[in-house]
Amino acid sequence: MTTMTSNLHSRVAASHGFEEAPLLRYAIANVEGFPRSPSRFVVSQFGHGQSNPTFLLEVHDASGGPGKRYVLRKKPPGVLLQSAHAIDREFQVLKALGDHSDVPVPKVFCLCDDPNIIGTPFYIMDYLEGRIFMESKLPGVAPESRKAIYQATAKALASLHRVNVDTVGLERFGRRENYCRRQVQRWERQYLSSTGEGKPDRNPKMLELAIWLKNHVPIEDSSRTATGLVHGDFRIDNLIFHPIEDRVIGILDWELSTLGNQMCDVAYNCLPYFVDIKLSEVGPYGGFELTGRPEGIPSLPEYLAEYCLASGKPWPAEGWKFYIAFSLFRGASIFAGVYHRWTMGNASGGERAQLTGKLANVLIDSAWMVINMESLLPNQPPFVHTIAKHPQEHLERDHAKLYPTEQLGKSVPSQKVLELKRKLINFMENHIYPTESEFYKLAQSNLRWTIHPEEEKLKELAKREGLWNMWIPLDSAARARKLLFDDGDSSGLGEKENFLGAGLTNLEYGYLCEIMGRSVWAPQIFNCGAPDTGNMEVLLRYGTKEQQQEWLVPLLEGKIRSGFAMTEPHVASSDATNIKCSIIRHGDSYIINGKKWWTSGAMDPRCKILIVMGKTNINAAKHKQQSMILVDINTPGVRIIRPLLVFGFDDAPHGHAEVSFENVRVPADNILLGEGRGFEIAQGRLGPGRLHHCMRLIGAAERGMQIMVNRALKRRVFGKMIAEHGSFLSDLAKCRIDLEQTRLLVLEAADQLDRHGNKQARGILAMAKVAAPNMALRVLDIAIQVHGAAGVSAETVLSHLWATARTLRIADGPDEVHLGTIAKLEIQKSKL
Ligand SMILES: Cc1cc2nc3c(=O)[nH]c(=O)nc-3n(C[C@H](O)[C@H](O)[C@H](O)COP(=O)(O)OP(=O)(O)OC[C@H]3O[C@@H](n4cnc5c(N)ncnc54)[C@H](O)[C@@H]3O)c2cc1C
Repeated sequence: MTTMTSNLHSRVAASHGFEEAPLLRYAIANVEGFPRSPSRFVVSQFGHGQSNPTFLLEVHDASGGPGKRYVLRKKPPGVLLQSAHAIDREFQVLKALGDHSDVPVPKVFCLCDDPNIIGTPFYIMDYLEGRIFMESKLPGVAPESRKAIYQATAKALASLHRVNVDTVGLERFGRRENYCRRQVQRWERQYLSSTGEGKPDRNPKMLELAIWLKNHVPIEDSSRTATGLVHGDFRIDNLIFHPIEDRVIGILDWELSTLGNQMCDVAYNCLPYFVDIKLSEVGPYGGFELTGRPEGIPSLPEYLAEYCLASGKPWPAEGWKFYIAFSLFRGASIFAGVYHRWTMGNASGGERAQLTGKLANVLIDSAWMVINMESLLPNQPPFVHTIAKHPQEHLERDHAKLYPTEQLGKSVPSQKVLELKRKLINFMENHIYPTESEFYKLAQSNLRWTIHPEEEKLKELAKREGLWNMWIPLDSAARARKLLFDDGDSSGLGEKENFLGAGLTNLEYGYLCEIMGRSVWAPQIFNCGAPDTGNMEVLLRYGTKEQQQEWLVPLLEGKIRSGFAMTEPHVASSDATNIKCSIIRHGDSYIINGKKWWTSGAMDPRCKILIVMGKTNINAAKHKQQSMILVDINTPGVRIIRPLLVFGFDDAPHGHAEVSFENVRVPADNILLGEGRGFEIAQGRLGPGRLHHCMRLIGAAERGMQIMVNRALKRRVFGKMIAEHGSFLSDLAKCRIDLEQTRLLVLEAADQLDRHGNKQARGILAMAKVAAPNMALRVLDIAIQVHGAAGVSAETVLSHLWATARTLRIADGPDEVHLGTIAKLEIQKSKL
């Protein structure tokens, strides 16, 4: 049944009446656009749904025009639990979404908590004229429209789930983590209090259901970042559709909204596929999946795929059984409560409430049926275009999301890379950016040298999403695979083979690595951070099978971290022939003595292995004196002296350590590749590894651009927005040019690395290494400038991104060294 909102109101119920004159005076003073001298003011009440009474206000001025309509929503009269009917929370969420998001909600004007106006708090919002579909089967609607209406519903839900609560002012709107676990306990308590001795019968299957749910809470529920805004009652009859177009213009009834696990909203919204919740004595109560879908309504996988595509959420096959069973459990508990109130003579639904006792048991049975089904969803989403009205629409939307305008050029990544890129962007938006402030908080506290628990949880999520070790070049992965699997020894990686990356070239990785570079916290979550990637690369390329099994496997799994100790305080280490650290063979061991500094990552409590560069033979040829050796960080004689600061940042918990080695004895087998081969290894390590820095710097600059533009659009200086000042526009445009040029150079370097190898590509690699940090510094500098004093503070990520970028003009080999390489090659060319 379709109803226009204008047909849903009637006279105000006697028990809900209030004096209209004070309300009129209040509205004139507080509601934008409200006629100042109304000639007529009519109040009527909406009859559909809502436990918070809702009223239509129609007001006309003396001109005799069509009049204006507003909606008032208030607390019910009488004594209420303090947390119930929280009108102020509804107002807060509607205001935040209306002002800062594209979620379709009615505009709210004012919140009044003065009980002298109409007796209870209330708020006033815009009236939306449109269609409400009372039944999920959409009777009387044409099949093509049904399809479009479901598609629009999925998009509306996705739009509210995409909201970044931290940027719209809703960061304290609820506790985020362990939402399902808390909800199961809450609804179990509610059920227990509505049933049992002297009350309606308690269904033992409901108690077993609570136990099953507690034992099957999905892992992501404990993660703060897998959560967001939850509507709490997202049903099709809480949506207003445009009067003639099949699109949602308003999401209503935010009474139960909070922060939490958004899959609960999705599952609740999908209940019509599993159960027909009707207050009727006569079944069947089965949903579309059992009794058949009305023509045009998409299948459940199609509907979910539409939602996932629009929201960027992963395909939920894994926890889906839990979420559906939980929704049914919650419904059963609510119905049991209504039924109990009916038996006491005070249920609001009148005689129809007597059927809720039966319906509670129907939902419990449905939950068990779902749990006992072999599978509820296919492992993969169906081809979503089958439910798109215009297939092209999806292609264009995907394309726009995946190819920001800057990438519509010659280098177009493959579908595989595009898919990884889509996932990565969503992961960054859903998990990394919302957690950055948490990471910073810990890193500035007394517990700075410990790991935030969220980090390990996010690593697990990243693994599950296939966003793990993507940096591993094809050739290195092939070598490790051969060494660890192909010799018939099953003690290798076994089922962990997928830890050898996604099979990407350096060029392909370039498109992904830059996205991780947008946050200094991101790379390690995907096991793609320095110095681990460079160290794993060394082990992949040069490690023996034993070395790989002992150190590479746990590094690939993300169980341990590593450091690279080459630089020494007392010698110019940009020229590694200067290093003094000694590695001397004694029988079956090597003895190491020396002092290193800037050993990044050595402060991390998970750091277990150091690759140390030193001299094994000072009498050998200049570039054959050096070797690299594996040193367990817990070996006696290894001493972490202090963390060093980068412009005041200690980069905790990762850190850059000064480390001394005093008579450190390690097994001779720990030598990498052999004595005198340190330079050879350094060249292999520093090729791709250092290009990763360049890729990340592109991302850091992109983040700077984004933050800079946001600020310029919000900050008014000397009478106009910064974005309206010509000087800013000119700087902005130059930054974009700079960034695009550098991105192309970095991608070209990655491509040449793939096609010609380290040695042949060294010229363009050197160019990228000079260009990328310098470009990022210029862009970040403008972004800082646009923020005024806030830019140099820790209020934004800009100062940290800038400090990190500045180190890379040195840490990645000083600019002068790379410029020397480029110039030398130029001169060599002209001599040919
Ligand atoms: C944040 C950070 C992290 C780091 N992480 C690590 C790590 O994990 N492991 C590690 O071993 N090291 C690390 N380093 C150290 C880094 O690799 C060295 O700082 C770098 O190699 C330069 O060595 P140096 O500091 O001894 O400078 P020096 O070699 O003393 O050089 C000083 C300056 O001399 C000039 N110069 C050098 N060569 C030339 C030339 N050919 N022509 C003209 N001028 C020249 C340049 O201006 C250069 O900046 C890190 C450094 C930083 C800042």
